[in-house]
Amino acid sequence: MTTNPIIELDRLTKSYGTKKAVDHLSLKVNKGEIFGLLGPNGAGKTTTILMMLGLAEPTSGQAVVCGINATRNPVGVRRKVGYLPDSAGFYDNLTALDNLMYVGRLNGIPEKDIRSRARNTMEMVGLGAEMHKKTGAYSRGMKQRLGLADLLIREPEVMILDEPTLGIDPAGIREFLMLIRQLSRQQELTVLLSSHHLHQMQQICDRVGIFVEGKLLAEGNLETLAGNLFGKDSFVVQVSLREPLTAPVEIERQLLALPGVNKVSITEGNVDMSCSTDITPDIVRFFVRSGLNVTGVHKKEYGLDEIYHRFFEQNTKKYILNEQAV
Ligand SMILES: Nc1ncnc2c1ncn2[C@@H]1O[C@H](COP(=O)(O)OP(=O)(O)OP(=O)(O)O)[C@@H](O)[C@H]1O
Repeated sequence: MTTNPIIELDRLTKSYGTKKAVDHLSLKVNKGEIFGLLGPNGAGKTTTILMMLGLAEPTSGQAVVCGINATRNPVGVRRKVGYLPDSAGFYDNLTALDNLMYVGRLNGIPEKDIRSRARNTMEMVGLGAEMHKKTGAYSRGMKQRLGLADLLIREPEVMILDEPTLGIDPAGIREFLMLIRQLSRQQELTVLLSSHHLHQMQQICDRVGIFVEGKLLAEGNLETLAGNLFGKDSFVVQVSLREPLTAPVEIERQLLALPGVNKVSITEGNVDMSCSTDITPDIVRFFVRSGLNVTGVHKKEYGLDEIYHRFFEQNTKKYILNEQAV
């Protein structure tokens, strides 16, 4: 993946009266990247997307997508960007293939190519066997796949998907997310996803932005976010021993002398160490050299769940109070 920004938001702001729905949002998303805009209801995700598509005018700042200023040239942006809202609409009494061919015609695909392009696109999203069914008989998951086909047939450079998994069952969600990832990787397609589902974002995003009350609190991959948040305690290693330590105080002192170990906690046969870098091999060597019988080594990885909740813990009790008031 290149570091070639295809989405550039510069201090993008949208106010409704005194309410700032989006507040000085600056962000770059690179070509081919899958970026997740993660935040609770009302965080400003949809407003941001609408400004990126030139469908809402920023109060200040700018959104440039594929090198085009979305406010000055919304039509130009929409030619390059495919947008899947949380529910895509189709003509229920037409077959899926006919729906897609209709979209193709509207988008100026030459008549002689339309049928084959539509068929290929249906295959691409895994609906090859269902293309002659009327969309009225499609499940929610199938409709979302058809929504993707509707974007892909226009050959976009960027896909923006707003809560794309809403209403799909768990097995369907996983398949749908994997399909997005596969399409992005195969075609070097940039994808911006908005969601408040941590686990889903964790499955497919290269980077996520944590967005609360119109502000981007942090962005990065999971490792960077964990590093920023948990700081010097980013890596937690737990070593289990067959026998409880006979001289815990001395072991604690020696462990703290290892470069990178910040905290040690000993309970019976378990030793937990918070470290600023991943020094698991050094720790294991230490225990072996000390003649202790190691029965297990576990390195704790911070997931998006912990990162997200830690942000809320750190970033305003006010936010939590507001949530409770709802
Ligand atoms: N047209 C509007 N007029 C007034 N306020 C609005 C308007 N559109 C959005 N808002 C407010 O701006 C804030 C951000 O809304 P937005 O829909 O962008 O959030 P969101 O993160 O997409 O939420 P959700 O996950 O619920 O869709 C909310 O407080 C919302 O009430």
